[in-house]
Amino acid sequence: MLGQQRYIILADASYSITAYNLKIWESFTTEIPTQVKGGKGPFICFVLGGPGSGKGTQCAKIVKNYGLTHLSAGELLRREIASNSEYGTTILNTIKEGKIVPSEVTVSLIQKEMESSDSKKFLIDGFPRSEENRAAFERIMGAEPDIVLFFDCPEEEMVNRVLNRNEGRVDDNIDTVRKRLQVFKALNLPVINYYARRGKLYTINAVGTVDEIFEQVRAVFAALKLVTE
Ligand SMILES: Nc1ncnc2c1ncn2[C@@H]1O[C@H](COP(=O)(O)OP(=O)(O)O)[C@@H](O)[C@H]1O
Ligand SMILES: O=c1ccn([C@@H]2O[C@H](COP(=O)(O)OP(=O)(O)O)[C@@H](O)[C@H]2O)c(=O)[nH]1
Ligand SMILES: [Mg+2]
Repeated sequence: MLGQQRYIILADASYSITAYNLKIWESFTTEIPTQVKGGKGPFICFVLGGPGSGKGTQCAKIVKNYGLTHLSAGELLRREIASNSEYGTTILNTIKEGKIVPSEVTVSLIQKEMESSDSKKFLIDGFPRSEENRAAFERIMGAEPDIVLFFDCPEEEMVNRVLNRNEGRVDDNIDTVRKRLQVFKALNLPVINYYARRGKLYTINAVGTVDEIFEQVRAVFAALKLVTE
């Protein structure tokens, strides 16, 4: 039986962008410039959420509207499989099992992309998926995200979307998606909660039309735009 309930995130530490509490959130925005300008490196936004929660779909809209450079960790790994690299078979088997590829492999792919780009704003989609991933990124890159978007979606909806995705992915089947949901709860939710505690998490209600959901994302980026340009 799939859960209908949303995941429990430390609500008081996460900004929830809804029409109802936007006013409350706005009162925090004066603090955002320090948060965003604090580091010397590029602006980094991590995009998290369960399988099929709409991360990739919303990232495409963020790129179009705000010009961030989109790096999908899953896409980088699939590209690695397609290029017959030395890690290809291990990555393929890990993805089929719905498990997480060793941090060093994923971080090094992200690092290569970031270092060969002259972009100042990155959208890192589907990473970090575990506390170990997060620690490896911080250690290897010497950087933390400025903000983290969390697409919060009921499990039943995520399963339906994945099973109807139609991109020919080896992991878009009921067995893998069930495993992925377990991995998401056990390993990814702690990362999301970590960023909530750090005051970096923006929770987006991922149910609704693509445009309705993007309006919530827009509210986050509209405020940040002042300081990321
Ligand atoms: N708001 C939405 N409502 C219905 N289907 C959606 C919505 N957003 C995305 N989808 C579809 O759901 C599937 C999964 O979306 P995707 O962006 O790939 O999610 P993720 O990257 O989080 O796995 C895709 O087929 C996509 O077209
Ligand atoms: O940082 C990452 C990102 C992805 N994956 C693997 O790649 C799969 C697909 O990830 P993707 O983000 O493409 O899936 P989505 O959540 O978009 O469906 C995951 O289940 C993992 O097996 C991983 O190991 N580490
Ligand atoms: Mg995706």
